[in-house]
Amino acid sequence: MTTGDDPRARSASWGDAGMTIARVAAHLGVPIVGDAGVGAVVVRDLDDDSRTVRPGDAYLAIPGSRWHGLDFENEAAAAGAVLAISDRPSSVLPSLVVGEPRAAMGPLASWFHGEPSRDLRVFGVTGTNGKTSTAHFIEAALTAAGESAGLISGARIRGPGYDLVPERTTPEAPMLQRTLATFRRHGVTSCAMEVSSHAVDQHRVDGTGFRVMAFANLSDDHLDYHGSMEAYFATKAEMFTEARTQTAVISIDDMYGARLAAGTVPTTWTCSTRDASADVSAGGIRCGESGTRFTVHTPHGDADLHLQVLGPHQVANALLAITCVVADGVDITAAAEGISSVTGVAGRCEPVHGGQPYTAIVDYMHNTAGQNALLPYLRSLARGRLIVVIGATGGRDPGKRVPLGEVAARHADIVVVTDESPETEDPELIRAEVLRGARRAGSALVVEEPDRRTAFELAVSMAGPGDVVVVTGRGSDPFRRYGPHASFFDDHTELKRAITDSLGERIT
Ligand SMILES: CC(=O)N[C@H]1[C@@H](OP(=O)(O)OP(=O)(O)OC[C@H]2O[C@@H](n3ccc(=O)[nH]c3=O)[C@H](O)[C@@H]2O)O[C@H](CO)[C@@H](O)[C@@H]1O[C@H](C)C(=O)N[C@@H](C)C(=O)N[C@H](CCC(=O)O)C(=O)O
Ligand SMILES: Nc1ncnc2c1ncn2[C@@H]1O[C@H](COP(=O)(O)OP(=O)(O)OP(=O)(O)O)[C@@H](O)[C@H]1O
Repeated sequence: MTTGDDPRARSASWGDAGMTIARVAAHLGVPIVGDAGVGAVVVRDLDDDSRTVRPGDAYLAIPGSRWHGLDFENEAAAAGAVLAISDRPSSVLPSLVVGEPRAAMGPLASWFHGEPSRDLRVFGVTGTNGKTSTAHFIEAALTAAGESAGLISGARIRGPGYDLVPERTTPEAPMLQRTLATFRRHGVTSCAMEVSSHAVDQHRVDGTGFRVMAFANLSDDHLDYHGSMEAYFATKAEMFTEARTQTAVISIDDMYGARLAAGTVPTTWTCSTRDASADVSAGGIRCGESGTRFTVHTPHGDADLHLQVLGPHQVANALLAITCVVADGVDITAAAEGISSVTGVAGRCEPVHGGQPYTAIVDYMHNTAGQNALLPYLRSLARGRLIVVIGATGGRDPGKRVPLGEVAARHADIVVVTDESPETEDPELIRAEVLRGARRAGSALVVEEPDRRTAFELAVSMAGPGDVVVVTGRGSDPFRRYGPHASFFDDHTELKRAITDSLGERIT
């Protein structure tokens, strides 16, 4: 979904006019296979998806786990691709053959767009939880310090002339480099960016130079993909080398962070909410219903922050953010003001106001670390009961479904188990796992309601004054998929509707 300008629609050509197939071939050091006479044809952009290829593009045909990009060579050619770049020749397009197309794609896209990360201060954030919030804080800190800032996050990609809700946390390299080039073209001077472990493993950020790479935390998630915590950690750790980043910023509150900090080669700044010996630390933390106050201590002085976003976990995220920018020379007072000005991050501990006499929250918790960080806080806000609406998304780490149900029921009085986005899985089987965890946890009332809208109605129908209702798992992701059917469903909008409808019913 795109709002505002779509830079691709406005630009005749992304590469310069002399960006021909012959130049791309020379850059890759490989001959043109097929029609050698096409060398003078201009390549207007790069795209790795046949469904978004436009006339003049080079189609990067990637061998994936489900498809080989060349399975879609006819679609790419019909859409106007002038070249295929893959690990074997296309039968319908002139081709450049490279050993590992995914590994080649990042550096190629960066070169094609004129190495945009060299002209921007790029702040990367990696970790299991908190990347989105931290990236938003960095964006706000940079803006307050007078920078023109861009944001590349799973919730939003935005900058001057660019605002869209992306599908991935970290875009594939062609889109990433195009975005950075667009930012540069619009005068952006710095950029905050989420770097998922999938992105590192799939070379999506290869070719991007980082001023700062931040490590937030590592916990049990994505093990269906990485196989083990050690492999997951090793993937994240790849970003903390001198070849990748000038400065490493690492939260040592996390066990894996402490381990990483002990071994990193780039200039390293540590931060901690607990350990005053870290380079940057937080003190005097006071968490209330309207936000959290704390003082940050840095080698460049101290500053007071007043976070308006809810939840004690945001202290760690804000601390990581301020460490990143201060480590890169940003004024600490401006940074603190910027971070304190953030009023909310969509779908992250986001209050829903519908005139109800209880607290309603939408949060993107989708692993037990997130639950353990947030549910005790939400419990502390409740003068009555804590009602949790929970499910699990299909195609993601099935091993976490039972624990998700279990932890929810350990903290809540009522657990409503519903569907999230089953993708290609059987939603009933997903719910069965979450229910199994919830039912074995203890005394919470556990209710199953497959329909998400009805589940919200059920949760609010049970809520009374002083209770807290939290809807979890989707955050600000507006799409749900049942097999091939995608539909729009925004948790915040739907929860608000359920609340106002229920109040209307109570009045009439
Ligand atoms: C596990 C994973 O990350 N897989 C991603 C990966 O899939 P893959 O390499 O197996 O590729 P594939 O689906 O077999 O397709 C092969 C090639 O054919 C192309 N294709 C495919 C179909 C078509 O019609 N036309 C076409 O050109 C694809 O663009 C691709 O280049 O490359 C695909 C193309 O970009 C992604 O769509 C796919 O994301 C899947 C759907 C996914 O769900 N990814 C999630 C787990 C992910 O990446 N998440 C992280 C955040 C995690 C977090 O921190 O929470 C993220 O950065 O978003
Ligand atoms: N520092 C933290 N520690 C523990 N849990 C956190 C922390 N920050 C956020 N969370 C939890 O993780 C959820 C996702 O937060 P956020 O979107 O900022 O992280 P993320 O790393 O971008 O996640 P994802 O990659 O899945 O999009 C939040 O809704 C909250 O429940």
